[in-house]
Amino acid sequence: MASAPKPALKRKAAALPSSRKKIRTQLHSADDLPWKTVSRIPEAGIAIDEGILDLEEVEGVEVVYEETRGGRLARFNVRDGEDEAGHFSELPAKSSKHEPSAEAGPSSQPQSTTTSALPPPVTFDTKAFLPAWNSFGLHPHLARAIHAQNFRAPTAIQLQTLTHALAGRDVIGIAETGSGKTLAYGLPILHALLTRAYTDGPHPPRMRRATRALILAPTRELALQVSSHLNACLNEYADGRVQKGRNDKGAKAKEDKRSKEKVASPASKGPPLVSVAAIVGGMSPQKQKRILERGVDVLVATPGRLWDIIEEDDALAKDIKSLRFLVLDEADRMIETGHFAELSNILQLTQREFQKTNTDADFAAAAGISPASETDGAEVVLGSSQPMQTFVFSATLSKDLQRNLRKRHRARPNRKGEAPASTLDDLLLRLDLRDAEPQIVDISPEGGVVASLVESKVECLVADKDVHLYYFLLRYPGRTLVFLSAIDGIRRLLPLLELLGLPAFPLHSQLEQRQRLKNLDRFKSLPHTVLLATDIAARGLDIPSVDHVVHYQLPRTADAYVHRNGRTARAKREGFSLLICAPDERRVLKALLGSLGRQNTEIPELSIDHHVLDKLKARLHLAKQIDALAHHARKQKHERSWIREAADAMDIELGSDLEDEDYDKRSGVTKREVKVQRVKAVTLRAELAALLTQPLVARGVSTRYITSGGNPVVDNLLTEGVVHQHIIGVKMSKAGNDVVNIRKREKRAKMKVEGEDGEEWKGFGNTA
Ligand SMILES: Nc1ncnc2c1ncn2[C@@H]1O[C@H](COP(=O)(O)OP(=O)(O)OP(=O)(O)O)[C@@H](O)[C@H]1O
Repeated sequence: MASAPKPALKRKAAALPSSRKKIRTQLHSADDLPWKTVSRIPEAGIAIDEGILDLEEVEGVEVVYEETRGGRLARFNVRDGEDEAGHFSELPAKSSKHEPSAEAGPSSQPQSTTTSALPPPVTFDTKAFLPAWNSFGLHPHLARAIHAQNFRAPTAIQLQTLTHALAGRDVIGIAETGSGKTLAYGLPILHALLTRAYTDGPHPPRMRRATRALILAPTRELALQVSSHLNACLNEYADGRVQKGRNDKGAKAKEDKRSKEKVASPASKGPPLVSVAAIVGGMSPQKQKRILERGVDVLVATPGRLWDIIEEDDALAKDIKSLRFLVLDEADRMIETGHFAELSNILQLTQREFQKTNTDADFAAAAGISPASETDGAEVVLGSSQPMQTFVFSATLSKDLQRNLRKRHRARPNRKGEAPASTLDDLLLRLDLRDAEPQIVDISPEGGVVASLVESKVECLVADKDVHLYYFLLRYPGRTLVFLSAIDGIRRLLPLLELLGLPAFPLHSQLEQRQRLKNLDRFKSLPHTVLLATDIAARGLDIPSVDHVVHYQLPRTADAYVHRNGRTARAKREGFSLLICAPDERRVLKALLGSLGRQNTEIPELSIDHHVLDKLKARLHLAKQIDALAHHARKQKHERSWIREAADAMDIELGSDLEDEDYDKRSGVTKREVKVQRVKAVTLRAELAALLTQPLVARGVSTRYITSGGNPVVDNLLTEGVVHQHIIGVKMSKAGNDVVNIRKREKRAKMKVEGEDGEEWKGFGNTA
C-alpha cells in the first residue's frame, strides 16, 4: 500500500444520520479520511495489471458542502466512537507542517485514540510563571498543567526526586502521605514521552501504541486515581481549568486570568500525543482489552487484572519486556493484597536476565502466554535505546529494606542460598534496577506522623465503641473516614448510622467496583458524610478535605496506621485522627506505636462530654433494636423460603403454619407475625424519631436560665457561626482543639494527690 497510487476506485462516502453518533472531526480533504483497505473481489474483474494496486473504502463519513468564493467545496465530517462492528474509527496521519520541538504544543484528550498531526506549538514561560519549577526544564505541556493546577512550587519529594529521575536515574522515594509522590514519578515519565512524541512526529495511524510506562498500584481506586491525576497533567493545558476542588479558588481565578493573557493559546482539541489509561479488576475486561488493542503509552494497573490480560495478549507482554519506565506505587502494600504471584510474574518479564535467556517462544511459555504470534498487522513500536527506569514509591519503606535493596541489587544475580529477609525484600529483589546506584530519597517524617495531623484516642469498652463513634460524628461534623478491620463491622454499623440520620457509605472489597466508585464519589461530594471502609481505602486515596480519620478498630500494622492517617492532613492541610481503643487493644496499640519509635502516652485523649454521651446511648439503643428487628425479619423470611424450596424439591407437603392461609407469601411468615413485627418497628421508629428531635444539652448548661451559668446559652446563640448544630451549649470547634495532653493531665492529678496547690481539673469538655 505504501507505493500505491492514490486509490481511485470504490471510495465511497457513506452519509450517516448525524444524530446517531457525535461528529468528531471535520476534515477538508478526502485524503484525510479513515480509508480502510478492502480485498478485491475476483468477480469484479479488477486486476493489478490494470494499474490498480489497492482498493479502499470509508464509512461513518458525512459529506457537507460549503459555498466558497472559489466555488462549492466538499467537506467531510467523521463520526466519533465505534462503528457497528465495534472497531474504533481511526484517522490517518496528516503530514505535519510543524517542526517537532521540545517547546511544541500540547497533547489532548488522552482517552482518544488517533493522531493526525502535531498540534501547533505552544510555549510557556516557566521562568516567569513557575520560577520554582524552572530548573527542571519540564515540557511546556506539563508546565502549563502545573500552572493551571496552581502547584506553585514542587513539594519536597518532587524537588528531591525530579532532578534524578529526569537525569535517567532509578529512584526509591519515601515521603509522608499526601506529599505529592504521584507527580514525583509521573512528571519525569510524561516529560520523556511528550518530548519523544514531538521529536518522533505523529504516531502512525492504525498502528498500535506500545506501552512505554507501567505503573503498578495495589488497589483499583488508587490505580484509577493515578491515571486521572496524570491525565489531568495532559489535559489541563487546554483551557487552564483546574481539577475539581484541588486548589484555592481565588488564587486560581487570578492565575487563570493572567495565564490567559500571557500564555500562548494552545491548539484546540486534537489527538493525544501521550495516552494514559488504567486497567483494573472489577471493570469490563472487554473494554479494557479494546483500550489495549489501540495501545496506551502509560498503563496504570493492578497486578491481578494486568496479569490476566498479559496471559492473553502477546503484544502487551512484549511491551512489558521493553518498558521505558516501571513504577511500583505503594510497593509494600502490593504484597498484602494477595497478588504476589501475579506481581512477581510481571516483574519477571522486565528482567534482563529473563529476557536474554528466553527466546520469544520460551518467553511466552514461561510467561504463561500463548505462543507469540504476529499481532494482527498491528506493528508494535518498541523500544528505545535508553534503559528502563524504575521508580519505587511509598510512604513506608523501612530503612532496612532500602539498605537491602541497594546492597543486594549490587550483588545481583541473587546469590544462591541467600534468603530474602521478607516477602517485600523478595519482591523488591525481583526488580531488575538498571541503575547501579539507585537514588534513595527518604524524607519520611519521624514516627510517620505528618506535621499538620493531630492524633488522639479515646479508651472505652468494646460495647461502647459505637456510642463513642456516634458522639464523635455528631460533635465534629465533617468528612470522616472510619476504618474497620472487617466487612462485617461495616455491615453492622451502616444501618445504625443511617437510622441515626448520619449519611454514611460503605467501601470494601465485596462491593461491586461500580458501587465502590459511586460511594467514593458521594463521600467526596458531600461536606458532612461518613465513609465506613476497610483498609482498601487506607493507601494512596487522595480525597480532597477529609477532616477526620477514625480507627474504629486498630490497624494491624504500624504502616497501616500511617497510611490510614494519611487520608487526612494531605498536601499541608490540617487533619485529625482518632483511635477508639478497647482495653484488650491497649497492648496492640503500645506495640504499634513502639514500632514507630513512639510511646502510648504521646497520643493525647479526646475530651468527651459524658452527659451528652449518655443521651446518645438511648438513641443508639433504639436504633439497634430497630435494626435487630429488621434483621430478624429478613432472616425469618430467608429461612422460611428455604424450607419451602427444599420441601418443593423433595415433594414433601408442609403442614403447620407454613401452609396456613394466614401465611404471608411475600415475607415468608404468618400474617399475624408480620403485623406484630410491623407495629413494633413503627413504635420503635417513632420513639427514635422523638429522641432525635430532642435537643442535646452539654453538661453544665441550663436551657431554663439561658443567660446564667458558666456557659450561658445566650452567649453561644449571639455569637454568629459558633452555635453547634446538634448540641446546645457547646461551640463548633475543631476536634484538634479538644484533645487533652495525657502527660499534663497525669501531672495535674499527681499534684492534686500530693496536696500541692494545683489547679483543679474541671473534667472533660471544659479543657479546650
Ligand atoms: N507541587 C504541588 N503543590 C501543591 N499540591 C500538590 C503538588 N503536587 C501534588 N499536589 C497535590 O497533593 C495531593 C497529594 O498528592 P499525591 O496523591 O500524589 O500524594 P502521595 O504522596 O502519593 O500520597 P499517599 O502516600 O497517600 O499516596 C494531591 O491532591 C495533589 O494534587
